[in-house]
Parts: sequence; C-alpha cells; structure tokens
Amino acid sequence: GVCTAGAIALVNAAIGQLGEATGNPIAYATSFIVLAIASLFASVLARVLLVRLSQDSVFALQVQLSQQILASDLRQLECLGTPRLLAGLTEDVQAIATAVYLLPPVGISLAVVAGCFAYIAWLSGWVFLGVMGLAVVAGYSCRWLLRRGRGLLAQARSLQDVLFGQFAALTGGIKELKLHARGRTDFLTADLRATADRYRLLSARGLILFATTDSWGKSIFFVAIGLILFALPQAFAIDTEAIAGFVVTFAFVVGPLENIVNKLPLVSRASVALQNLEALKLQLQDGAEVASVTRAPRSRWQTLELRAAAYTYRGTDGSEFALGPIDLTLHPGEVVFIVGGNGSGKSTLAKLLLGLYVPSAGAIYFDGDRVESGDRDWYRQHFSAVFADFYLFERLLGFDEPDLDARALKYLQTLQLDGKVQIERGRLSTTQLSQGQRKRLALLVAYLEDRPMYVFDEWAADQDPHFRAVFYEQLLPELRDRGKTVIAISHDDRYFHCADRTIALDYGRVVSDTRPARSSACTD
Ligand SMILES: Nc1ncnc2c1ncn2[C@@H]1O[C@H](COP(=O)(O)OP(=O)(O)OP(=O)(O)O)[C@@H](O)[C@H]1O
Repeated sequence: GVCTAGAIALVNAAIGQLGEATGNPIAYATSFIVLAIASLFASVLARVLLVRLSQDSVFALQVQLSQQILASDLRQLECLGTPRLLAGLTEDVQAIATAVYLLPPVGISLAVVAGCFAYIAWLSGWVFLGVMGLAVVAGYSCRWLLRRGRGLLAQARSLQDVLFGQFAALTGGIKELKLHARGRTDFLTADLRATADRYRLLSARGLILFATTDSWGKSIFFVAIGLILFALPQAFAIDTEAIAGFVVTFAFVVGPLENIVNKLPLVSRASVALQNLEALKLQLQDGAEVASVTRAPRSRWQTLELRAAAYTYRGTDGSEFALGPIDLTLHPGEVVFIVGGNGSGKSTLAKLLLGLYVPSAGAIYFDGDRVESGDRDWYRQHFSAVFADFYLFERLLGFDEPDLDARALKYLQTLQLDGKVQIERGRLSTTQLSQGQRKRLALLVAYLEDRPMYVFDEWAADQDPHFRAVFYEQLLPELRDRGKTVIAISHDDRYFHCADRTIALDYGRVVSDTRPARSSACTD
C-alpha cells in the first residue's frame, strides 16, 4: 500500500515536471523502478505469509473440531446429529477457508486504499476530511444492507444442516428410493427440492443485497470524484496538479475498493460459518469429557457394580424413556445375557455399562471405586464391543505389536474369513463383505484388543445357523475360560441356556436376574 501510494505520488510529480527544464527524469525513473521492485517483493511476501497463515488456521480448525468431537459426550453428539457435525466439518470450515484464502488480496487492497487516503490527506487535509465524511455516510448506509444480507445468509446456513440430513437420507435410502417411484418423487419434491429451493432463495436474496451494497458504494464514490472535479475548484483555490492528483488517486483506488466490496459476501458467509462453528464448539464443550487415559487399564478386577444407576432419554417432543434405577454386580469370567423385548432398554443399559452414557442418577463402581468423570475414559478401556450398528475401520487401529498380522490370521481362520480377507501390516484387504461377514471382522478386532470385558449387541443376529451355534457354543465359552466377562444382548432364546446369568429387562427395569444351569452343549 505504501509503495503504491508512493508510486502514485511519483507519477503525479513526474507528470507535473514533464517538459520543464529543471526536471530530472532519470531520478524519477530510478525511484519508480525501486518502488516497483519493492512493491513486487512486499506483495509476494505478504501473499506467502498470509496464505501460510490461512492454511495453518484451516488445518488447526479441522483438527481442533475433530478432537472436540472425539472428546465430547456421546449423548451430546447424538443430540447434535451427524448432519450438523458434517456440515460444520465441511461447509463451515470450507467457507472460512475460502474467506481466509481471499484475505491476502483483501489485506493488500486495504493497504492500498489506506495508502491512497494518506496521500489525499497529504495533498489536502480538507479534501481528506470530506472524503472521510463521505466514507462515514457510505459506511452507515451500507451497514444496514449488509446486516440484512448477513441475516439471510445465516438463515440459509441453518437450512444446510437440514440439507445434509436429506443428502444422508438420499445416499442411505437409495435402495428404497429406487424401488419406490412415487416415494422417490415425493422425497425429491417435498423434502430435498423444497429445502434446496428455500436455501437458494435465501442465499440469492442475501447476495442481491450484497450486490446492491456494492453498486451503492460505487455511486457514492462517483459522487466523491464529481465533487472534487467540479465543486472543489469552485469553492477553493486548488491548482490543477492537485486536482489531477486526486482524480488519479481516486481512479487508482477503484480497483482495490471493488476487490474489498466483492469479497464481502464471502467474508459474510465465513462470518456466519464462524458463528456456527463457535456455537457448535460451545455445545461440544458443554458435553466435553476428560479424554485422557493417564494410567494403564487393570488386567485383573473383581467387581463391576451399577448402584441405583439410571438413565433417561428426553425427546424434544417431551417424550421420555427411563432406564433403571438398576442394581447389578458383574464378576470376571461370566457370560451374561441381557434379554427383553424391543425398546426395553438393553442397548441403553449396555451403553451405560460401557461408560458411553453417564448415569443421570446413581453410579458405577469398579472394584469398589466410583467411576467419576475423570476416570470414565480410562474405565472404557476395559471393554471391547461390537454394537448393533458397529463401524468397521479399514485399518486395525492402535496396535503396534510386530506379530499383529499373524495373530489376526489365527482369528481370521477361527471366524472362517481367511479365504475372503487378508490382513497386511494391520490393513484389511477389503471391508466389502456381507453384513454377517463384516460383523465377524468386527468380532476379530474385539478379539485382538484382548480386553477384560466384552459387550456384544445382538452379534449373532446376522449370522447363519452354523455360525450362530459357533458363537454361542464355542466362542463365548472360550472367552469365559480366558477369564473374560461377556455381556451379550440376545434375542436367540434357543441359546439362552448358554448364559451363566440372564438379566431380563422390561420398560427399562430389570424384571429378572437368573442363573440357569448351564447346558453341557455350551461348555468346551
Ligand atoms: N438415541 C435415542 N434418543 C432418544 N431415545 C432413544 C434413543 N435410543 C433409544 N431411545 C429410547 O430408549 C428406548 C430403549 O431403547 P434401546 O435401544 O435401549 O432398546 P433395546 O432394548 O436395545 O431395543 P432393541 O431390542 O429393539 O434393540 C426406546 O424405546 C426409545 O424410546
């Protein structure tokens, strides 16, 4: 900016000296070259520094947000919902990235404008004051338009969360939509198109307001040039050189000003995105847990107790589901089945036991010690689980043993997957398998983790009769014999006799806790 203002001053002075005998064109030319080179270096340096800054901040934002999601309470994440989190991680971060990336040219333009204004002030304090007066008028009138535009962009952004949910329904429900032509049309018109249309409308209205601001700002600018060209010479005795200087400066400042104004919608969008991210971060912080495992998990334990532990889901529509209060003590080396009808609270109880949900009343005691919020992450490290909606990572995460592939191969053979999947340096050759096979792979990961307690949520539901029998009659007893505690949620009443203990739930309450005599079919 300083270099550019200097160049304009030099050009003005050089024009004034043209044809004069006392002029020194070589000195002007040399100064001009020096200024041009300095301007080139300054602008390259500024861009390099600002691009680095912008990319560093995007990187930091993505990593920080991911860490916060990982450290947040599961229930808080469930309530926020995947679409909101995904929209934050992609749309908001991208909007900020775009604006931050554009900041270098805007920064340079601002510096040029400041430099030009400084030059005007040097030429004439009065003209500078006049220009500032006009700038204040322009600023206030544009502010109103910008605020409205920003409000519309904020409304459009909140629709993006809804759109993300509908995109998820589109990809997740593609099979159903393909089968159902009327349903497909209904979904497309009443849901997706309607939301996308409303988003388009709000965005367009916001952007039109920004465009109006741009044109309005420019017309004020023309007023300024007109005043200087026509009114100023009438009011004050100003020489032609100074007027030429003002006009050249104004003409020069149009480009950078336009650059700043053109970027306003993007900056506004980024500011809306930033507000969204801040709100998301605050909500994540609300549910933040102490996510650090400072001590090694216990290899031996005696008791795990739920003492009057309860958990309540509260829906936004006022509905409620209450689990508990439940009193329960688990010991090492027992196979416990949790049974009950759909919606009786089995999975909720499992999440409570796993430390994924925090009891809303009562507490969990591990070897007599109450599990507090600071211990919860450590406590969870005692469990391996295969959830009903399990997720299979393509890599075995967190293992550093050199014999991992050999150990994994052994379990691949046990689970009859060795013909389908290879594991090389902890990476699965494929996860594109049948649902039952994928669940067996999830079980393999749990086996490799070799933790003291296992939780299986309807693991056998997707297995063929042969593997179902293998699971209940061979795999579970093997785990018990290795001293593991297995908590299996099951609807397979054919195999209830394989449990050491059966806990039945109904409407969130334990209705029975029995220890049936174990059948010989289930002992190895
Ligand atoms: N994410 C959730 N948000 C709000 N309420 C929930 C949520 N998950 C479950 N519930 C409520 O909790 C109740 C118990 O659900 P849970 O998943 O624990 O049942 P379940 O016994 O495992 O059922 P199923 O045999 O069908 O898997 C449900 O009836 C439902 O009302």
